[in-house]
Order: sequence, then structure tokens, then C-alpha cells
Amino acid sequence: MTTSKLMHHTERKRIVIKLGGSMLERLSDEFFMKFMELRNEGNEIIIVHGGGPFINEALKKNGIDSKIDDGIRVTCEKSIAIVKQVLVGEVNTCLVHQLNQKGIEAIGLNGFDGKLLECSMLDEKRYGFVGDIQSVNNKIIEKLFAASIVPVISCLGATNDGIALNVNADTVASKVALEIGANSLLLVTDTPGIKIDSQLQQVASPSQLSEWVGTGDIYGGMIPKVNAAIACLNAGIPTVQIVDQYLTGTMIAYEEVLN
Ligand SMILES: Nc1ncnc2c1ncn2[C@@H]1O[C@H](COP(=O)(O)OP(=O)(O)O)[C@@H](O)[C@H]1O
Ligand SMILES: CC(=O)N[C@@H](CCC(=O)OP(=O)(O)O)C(=O)O
Repeated sequence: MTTSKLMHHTERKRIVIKLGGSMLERLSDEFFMKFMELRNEGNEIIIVHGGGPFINEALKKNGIDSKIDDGIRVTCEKSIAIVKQVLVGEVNTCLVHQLNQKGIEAIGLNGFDGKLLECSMLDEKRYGFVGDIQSVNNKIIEKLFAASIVPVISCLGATNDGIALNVNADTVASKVALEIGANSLLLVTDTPGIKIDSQLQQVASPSQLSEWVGTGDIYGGMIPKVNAAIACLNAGIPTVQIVDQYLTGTMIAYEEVLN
């Protein structure tokens, strides 16, 4: 990854907004207003979404047990069919509909579209049908940006042979952010940022985050978020924010940026 790839030399900013499944049902008018404000300022915005709670529900309905290992779902062959149906067939279409209803022209994509998320298997023995993103083909995203259309990406990857793979949505968001040279990444979730001993952290550095993962103060679904944030900072994106739907929460950056 060259640094030039990370610098997008135009006036407008590129912003990746990741919407967690935990808050998709509660998207408020205020969220859409903030979204439109960002767009009206001329920024290019991509949405990446998850759908963890909806997947849990669908697996349960089908009598399939599922295990989450450090925030990553162990995905068997039966599960991946359900994951695909839920993410692409239900969550993505619903979100695209909501945006279009608000007058925001949006198009749904998954990892198969334009070979957007080319994956290999992360660790077949440990995780089953879970993808490790090898490349993000951003050509299709650039075409949509040029046409002022908001891409709405679901976190389903694909192998070169056309096998669908489950990918954590925070990981997809960080890889997309890096590939398009985003200026900022917002991970929108059901909590207004990182809490330690019930204290909300306004700011956090990568070294603090690693320490909190080690002590267990950061656990479960927050782990892929902090890993995604650290990967983005290491690759040159100055800040990542973990926020609620009002876009307030924790700002993550290196100490020198925070000071
Ligand atoms: N230190 C922490 N501060 C806040 N939330 C945390 C922390 N550690 C773990 N979590 C958990 O992470 C959850 C958010 O992750 P997740 O449920 O995967 O959300 P999403 O569906 O938005 O990706 C929170 O609801 C909370 O239960
Ligand atoms: C491999 C893996 O863990 N995939 C996730 C994909 C959905 C997701 O990430 O949803 P949230 O953003 O709501 O957490 C899963 O199956 O839950």
C-alpha cells in the first residue's frame, strides 16, 4: 500500500460509514439528517453494513447453533447460505430502500458485484466459510462516486471460484476505507463509543486499545472494531471513530494526533 493511494487530493472528503446490525433497526431521522449534511458538504460517502443480530435470529429459527470466536462467527456450510440470504436479501435491500425513500440515491453491492471483495478462506479449520479479503476492487465504487450514487456494501465476500464467504463488517469497512483512500472511517454501533469501567472514553490511542483488549475491558464485537481501527491508523488514515447513530463517541488516533 503506497501512501499516495491514501491521499485523495481533492476538496471533498471520502468517508466510510459502517452501520452495525445492532443499530440498523433504530436508524433515526437525526442519523439521516447528519448523513445528508455530510453529503451536502460535497463528501463522497460509502456505507458498509453488518447484520449480526439478524443472522443470529435466522440461524436460531433454522435450528443452527452458532459460535462467535473473538468477534468472528464460525460459519458452517448451512450457515453461510443463511448469512448470504440475510445480508444481501434482507438487510441490504432494506437499507437501500430506506436511503432511497429519503431521497438519497443508493445502490446495494456485495462482494460478488464487480468482484468487489475477493477473498480466500481465513482459516477453514477454525472458522469455516469466513473470508480473508485479498483485494477490494474499487473500480465499481469510483463509477458510482462519479455518478453521485451512494454504494451500500454488505459484508459478503467471494472466492475466485464463486464461493460466498462471511466477513466481519468492521473488517470490510476498514479494507474499503484503505482501498479508496478514505479520509475518515466511522464505525456506527449501539453504544456511544468505548467504555472502560463504565466511563465513556472520548479519545483512545492504539496502545491503550491493545491494553484494554488484553485486560478484557474490550471484548466480543468491540474487538473487530478496534482491530479495524488500528489497521486503518497504521496505514495512514488519521482518525477512526466508534460512534452511536448521533455520530458521537470515541475518537481513535495516535498519541501525537490526539495531543
Ligand atoms: N469496552 C467496551 N465499550 C463498549 N462496548 C463494548 C466494549 N467491549 C465490548 N463491547 C460490546 O461491543 C458491542 C458492540 O459490538 P457489536 O455488538 O458487534 O456491534 P455491531 O453490531 O454494531 O457491530 C457493544 O454493544 C458491547 O456489548
Ligand atoms: C465473520 C463474521 O463474524 N461475520 C459477521 C457479519 C455480520 C457483521 O459483522 O455484523 P455486525 O456489524 O452487526 O457485527 C457475522 O456473521 O455476524
